[in-house]
Amino acid sequence: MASSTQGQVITCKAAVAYEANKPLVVEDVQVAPPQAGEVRIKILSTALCHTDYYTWSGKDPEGLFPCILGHEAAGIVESVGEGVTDVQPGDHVIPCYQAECKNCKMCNSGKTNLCGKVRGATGVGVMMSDRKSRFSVNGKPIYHFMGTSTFSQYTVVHDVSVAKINPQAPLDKVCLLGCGVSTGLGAVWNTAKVEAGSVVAVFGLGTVGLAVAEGAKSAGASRIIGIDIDAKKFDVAKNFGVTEFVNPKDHDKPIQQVLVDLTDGGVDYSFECIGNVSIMRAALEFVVGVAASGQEIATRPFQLVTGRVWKGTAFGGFKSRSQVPWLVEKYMNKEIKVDEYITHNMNLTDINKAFDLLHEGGCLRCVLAMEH
Ligand SMILES: NC(=O)C1=CN([C@@H]2O[C@H](COP(=O)(O)OP(=O)(O)OC[C@H]3O[C@@H](n4cnc5c(N)ncnc54)[C@H](O)[C@@H]3O)[C@@H](O)[C@H]2O)C=CC1
Ligand SMILES: N[C@@H](CCC(=O)N[C@@H](CSC=O)C(=O)NCC(=O)O)C(=O)O
Ligand SMILES: [Zn+2]
Ligand SMILES: [Zn+2]
Repeated sequence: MASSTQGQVITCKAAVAYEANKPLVVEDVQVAPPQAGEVRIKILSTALCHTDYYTWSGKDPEGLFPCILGHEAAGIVESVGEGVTDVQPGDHVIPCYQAECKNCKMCNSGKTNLCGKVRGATGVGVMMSDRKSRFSVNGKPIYHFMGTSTFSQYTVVHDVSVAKINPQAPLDKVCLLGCGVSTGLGAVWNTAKVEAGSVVAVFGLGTVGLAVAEGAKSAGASRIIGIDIDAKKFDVAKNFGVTEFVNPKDHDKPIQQVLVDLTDGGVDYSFECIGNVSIMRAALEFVVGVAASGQEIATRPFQLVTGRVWKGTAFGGFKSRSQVPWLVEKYMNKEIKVDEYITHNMNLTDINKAFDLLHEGGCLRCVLAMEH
């Protein structure tokens, strides 16, 4: 059914990042109607991920200002542009920063979950059809972010970036499946393909790291060693399957040596879920974290000659539109945790406080209600 706002510019509240490291400004923005192949979504809930902080901090080479950040959300389709057939107004959806057109060379390759259809536009903060933004404040354009921009009551995304989900699913919970939880689970199941009996190390026990632990437990890992410099993470990590804890601050030796000693020679899989290049080196074999601009990783070729594999993952290797609905069903069937990662709930107007919380040990995910 058509909404009363279809075809109209919507004025709504959004959190605008005008400059790196400056508080976001919650204010009225204008959201233009969706063009051909686009979908306008009423966002009901959005969480904050470390990657939002990374771009806000100014370290992301793709970061553009002013922009509307946010990429871990859920909402309801308000209207669709010409030619959109897969979703319609009223559908419950999760915006996906990793698109899936099901038709490009990359989607057809069978080798990757990365899609090439709209990445050239989403990486520079615009929509593909006219290379323009759908957001503005008093006529001045505001860049999109990751093709999602969910820190807004309404957003416009490409149709290839929308996963239609079970309408019974609570949007204030399943928004987490738009990034962190899915990435951690997929890193284990799709990218590393951890086998039963494996010994696993997880560096960084935030949401991504805890979801790695949860995925490793379900894959039958025999030991899951959690490593974090914040001891407050250890108690909660037990509930996600972590069996042992190491705080690098308690040791004089390099963390690699501590783990080698603890495991009689080393682990089968190690996951870096921090975004720290020296830990990526330490964790050689596996990378999840997003490292800052200009940073590089190096290791001795011997590490690779002897069979170790360094691998990265984007969105845990999940094909977004095909598999996010499946992840939502797994949550509805109580086969994966989601609620347990939500430590805080706030309103959109409190978004700057929510950003501060990202640095407090007690916070995994803070979900913002969009206050419609
Ligand atoms: N590749 C992908 O598709 C995705 C990557 N990411 C990236 O994954 C990383 C983790 O994201 P979140 O879980 O949201 O972050 P978070 O900030 O909630 O968790 C990071 C954890 O690492 C710990 N930590 C920091 N420095 C450490 C050190 N030197 N040694 C050990 N532990 C340390 C912190 O105490 C914290 O518990 C970030 O870099 C984020 O940008 C996030 C989502 C998707
Ligand atoms: N813009 C950054 C790279 C950021 C990055 O690596 N993003 C991840 C998702 S992180 C989610 O929280 C990703 O999937 N990247 C693949 C992609 O197509 O963007 C930079 O340039 O460093
Ligand atoms: Zn994220
Ligand atoms: Zn594609």
